[in-house]
Amino acid sequence: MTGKSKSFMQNLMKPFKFYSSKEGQGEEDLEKIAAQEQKLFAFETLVAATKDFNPSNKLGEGGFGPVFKGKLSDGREIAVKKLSQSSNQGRKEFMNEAKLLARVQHRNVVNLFGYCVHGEEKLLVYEYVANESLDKLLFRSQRREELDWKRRYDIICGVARGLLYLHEDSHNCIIHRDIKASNVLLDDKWVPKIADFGMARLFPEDQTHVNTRVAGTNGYMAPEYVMHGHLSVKADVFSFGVLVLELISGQRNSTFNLSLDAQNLLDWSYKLYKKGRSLEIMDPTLASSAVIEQVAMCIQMGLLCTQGDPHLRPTMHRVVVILSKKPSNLEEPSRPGVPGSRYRRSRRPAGLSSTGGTSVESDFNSFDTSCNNTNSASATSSTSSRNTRNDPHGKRPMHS
Ligand SMILES: Nc1ncnc2c1ncn2[C@@H]1O[C@H](COP(=O)(O)OP(=O)(O)OP(=O)(O)O)[C@@H](O)[C@H]1O
Repeated sequence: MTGKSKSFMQNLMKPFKFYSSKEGQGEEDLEKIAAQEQKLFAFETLVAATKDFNPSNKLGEGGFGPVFKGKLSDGREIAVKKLSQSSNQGRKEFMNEAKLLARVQHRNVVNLFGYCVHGEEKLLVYEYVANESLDKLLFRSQRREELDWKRRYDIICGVARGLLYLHEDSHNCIIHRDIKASNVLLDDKWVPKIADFGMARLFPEDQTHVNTRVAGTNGYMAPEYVMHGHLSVKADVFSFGVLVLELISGQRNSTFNLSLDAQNLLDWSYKLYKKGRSLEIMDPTLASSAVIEQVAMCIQMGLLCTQGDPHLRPTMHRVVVILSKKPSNLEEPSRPGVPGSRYRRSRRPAGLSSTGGTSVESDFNSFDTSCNNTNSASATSSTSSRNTRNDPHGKRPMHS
């Protein structure tokens, strides 16, 4: 290895040490890396690129604050995420997202170009992903028909590969914790990019247990995570399974049509599957493009991913293998878990959605967690400190 590439690798690895050791130093470290790797953007550059954060350039608003479209002088299109001063999501999650993304590079994960600090303002600069987020296409727009079966299947495969990379192939195991349709961006060639790492957790190899708090989005959260705080890669597998069933049915799990005589999308899919009628969940707009054996296989796989028992869910590795083969015999899925059941039980009757897909963080915190594929976790303590009531986005900074 040359001296230059060695120092590049050392720089890439640095944040790991700070993430798991001293709080605060990580920020300084990230700035150094950003500067050395020319990832540090001058505020003026971003002002010019976004026409002074002109409202007409606003792409949307998430838990961090507004996101603006911009164009750099070299022609690159960017999306600038501006941490709003009043955001409860906070500095810590911002730093979390910046640090994680700074060393993650995969075709199916959104690319972070850089980072900017200007006084109190903090900004993240991403590649601009042209085709909006998946939820806007799938659930809200006239453009839904553009999502034919091939595109949906490619999205399922791409998200699966992105998640496999995060779980197994990146420098460390990263659990995203908030896989959902609005966190999948589609580029101009319909390639899916996993976005929004504010809630992701990094698990250094030498550290299998981390105390965490429950964060995620109702309708997507694995039951063992919501109920007991057991966090493992299988929580992402569960959310992925929900996403697969949403892509096939065109129905949002969190606002599921209760007249269909089922508690939620998973329950409905499972009941039909058991009767040998799983294809009835298929979005009617897929009728002309669907490859029936593939759809049936993906429904079964979605049900395997959302099984109540996390040990029975496949790993993302297995999911990618399943997707890369011709439809073959898969095992029988057992009953699905009830997503976000902790909220449902406490606030409304089972089966009704509580937030319509907005990310939440529960006051149920401090758990042992594991990045292994099995959950060996048990609760260590419980210190309730915050809830989501005052946060319009339902997100809270994490505490490690
Ligand atoms: N790199 C990007 N390219 C294009 N659009 C983007 C990009 N990043 C975010 N957006 C858009 O900006 C909006 C806000 O995104 P952001 O990730 O901040 O929040 P969110 O995922 O919508 O909500 P939440 O923070 O509650 O999960 C979204 O509508 C998304 O489509």
